[in-house]
Amino acid sequence: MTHFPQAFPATRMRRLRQAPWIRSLAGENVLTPADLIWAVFVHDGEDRMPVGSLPGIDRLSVKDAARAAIRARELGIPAIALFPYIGADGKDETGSGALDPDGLVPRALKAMKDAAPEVGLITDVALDAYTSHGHDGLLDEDGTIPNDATTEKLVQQALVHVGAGADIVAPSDMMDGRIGAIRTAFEEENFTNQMILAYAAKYASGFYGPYRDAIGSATALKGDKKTYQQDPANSDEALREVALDLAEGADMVMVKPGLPYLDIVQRVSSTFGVPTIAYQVSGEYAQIKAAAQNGWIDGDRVMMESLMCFKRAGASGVITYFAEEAAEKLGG
Ligand SMILES: NCC(=O)CCC(=O)O
Ligand SMILES: [Mg+2]
Repeated sequence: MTHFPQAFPATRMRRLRQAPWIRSLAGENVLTPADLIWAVFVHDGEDRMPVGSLPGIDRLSVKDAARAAIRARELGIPAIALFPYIGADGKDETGSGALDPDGLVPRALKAMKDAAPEVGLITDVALDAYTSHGHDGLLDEDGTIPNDATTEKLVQQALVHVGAGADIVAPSDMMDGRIGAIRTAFEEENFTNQMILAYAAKYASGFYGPYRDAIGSATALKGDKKTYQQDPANSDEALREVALDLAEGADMVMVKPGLPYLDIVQRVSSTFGVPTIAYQVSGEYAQIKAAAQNGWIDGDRVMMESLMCFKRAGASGVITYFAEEAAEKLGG
């Protein structure tokens, strides 16, 4: 409830800001490592492979991904979201690599679960890392992304992930009806405890640029994703998307990108009261890093501020490339 205070000088707002102890006592939100989901890239090589447009972020080998899981446990980061880099020779028209039970993601999941079973593992369900055209779904000759045929592939991909140990699948493709299709398949196959984090409100955003570099789909992508991702001009549409995904069986929902879409995070969390995750996407990370590298902003400070803003907006967690760095700062 909002209180309307008496006028100055009975009320001096600065009283509550005068010293650290009272600021922390009167503070409304806290950020802890438990709010963070660490976005990790894996690749099929031995060495760390830097992502040029994401300073400080490397694609990790399967072994290093297992070490990252141990690191997450040490830092108190509850979960890792895994994203594969698939080279051009691993991509094809239908993204068949996404369905390989011995593929990179299943192998990484097993290694990470063995190393740190206490850490939640979240996978990205979409075909974009695996398709030669870079779309999240199949691509018909006329240039359309067929919804229902794509959904069938996504269901198989999700089953491969939970079969290999994923705790949460996160469909990021924005096909209609895929949450219900995945939930039905999970029930049929007895994956009743496996969770679905729906990328419910995912916008067709320019902020994904560095991510497409990182997963090797930047040069591959033909056209844009505007026929399945949302228009940045829309807000009510996000609520409809979230309502549908929840009705179909999503346990949690995601809003993506993050900071430019905090109004959506706020609307979704206050309207539905379900765990709402915000994704601080690659372009947001890159902006902060680049400005910090130029000495134009204090990088650490802006990192922490940006993460706190998600909490203020009502997010229960944030997927972020800053997770390790921020958790270290938070004393995790
Ligand atoms: N499906 C995951 C993403 O698209 C990530 C986008 C980003 O970090 O820019
Ligand atoms: Mg939808």
